[in-house]
Amino acid sequence: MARFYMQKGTHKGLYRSIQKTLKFFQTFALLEVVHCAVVRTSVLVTGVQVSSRIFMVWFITHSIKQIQNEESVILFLVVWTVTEITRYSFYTFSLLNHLPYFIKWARYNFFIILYPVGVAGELLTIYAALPYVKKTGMFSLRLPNKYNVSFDYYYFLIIIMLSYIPLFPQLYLHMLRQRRKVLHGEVIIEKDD
Ligand SMILES: CCCCCCCCCCCCC[C@@H](O)CC(=O)SCCNC(=O)CCNC(=O)[C@H](O)C(C)(C)COP(=O)(O)OP(=O)(O)OC[C@H]1O[C@@H](n2cnc3c(N)ncnc32)[C@H](O)[C@@H]1OP(=O)(O)O
Repeated sequence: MARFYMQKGTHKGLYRSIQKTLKFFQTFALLEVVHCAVVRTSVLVTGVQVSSRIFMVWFITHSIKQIQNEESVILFLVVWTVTEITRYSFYTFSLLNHLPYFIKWARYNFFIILYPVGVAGELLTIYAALPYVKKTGMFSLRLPNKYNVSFDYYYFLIIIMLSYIPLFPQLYLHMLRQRRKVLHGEVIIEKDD
């Protein structure tokens, strides 16, 4: 991403140049939900985290080409990238039993800023998509039809945006609890899923 920006001097076209890698890795992140069976984490928290990313990748940025050059797309892409580099470095060094304190510190501090910034990028992108969705009626089903059901993707997106209000604090508070546990050694009794 940095190389693209330095070579072209613009963020326009950046999404296009990284989309294959992005789709591949974010789709495979579904395995993280499966891995909840073997690692100590909440399937609910991981499920919400992974499904929101998959939704952003496939049902927003992949499907609505007109928004791929929005600054908000670059915002959440940069945030996701920094987060995952830190997180997977943390996992790798932990498995090797040689975890540098900086990586541990970064894993449990960067999110304090990155989470809200990432959420802002995602919400602004969905907001930018709304006019196109309304104009084209994409992914929507109008009556009358043989199934006798209607579905409006435009209102569905508004519901998704509103769902961040109850769901995002759950993820943020989860990470704050993890931070207290890992960095300050507090014993925290987690409620079961
Ligand atoms: C259908 C439409 C759905 C739409 C839904 C709308 C929902 C809206 C609300 C959601 C908003 C989300 C927005 C989000 O996308 C924005 C961002 O991400 S911004 C970037 C900032 N984000 C973060 O910092 C969080 C990143 N995510 C995570 O940290 C985790 O995925 C999390 C789900 C939070 C779980 O973390 P937790 O610390 O609980 O568990 P871990 O899985 O990290 O670790 C548990 C233990 O397992 C070990 N582990 C895990 N995975 C591995 C691995 N691959 N390899 C090796 N070891 C692994 C890990 O070391 C832990 O071990 P131990 O307990 O011994 O320390």
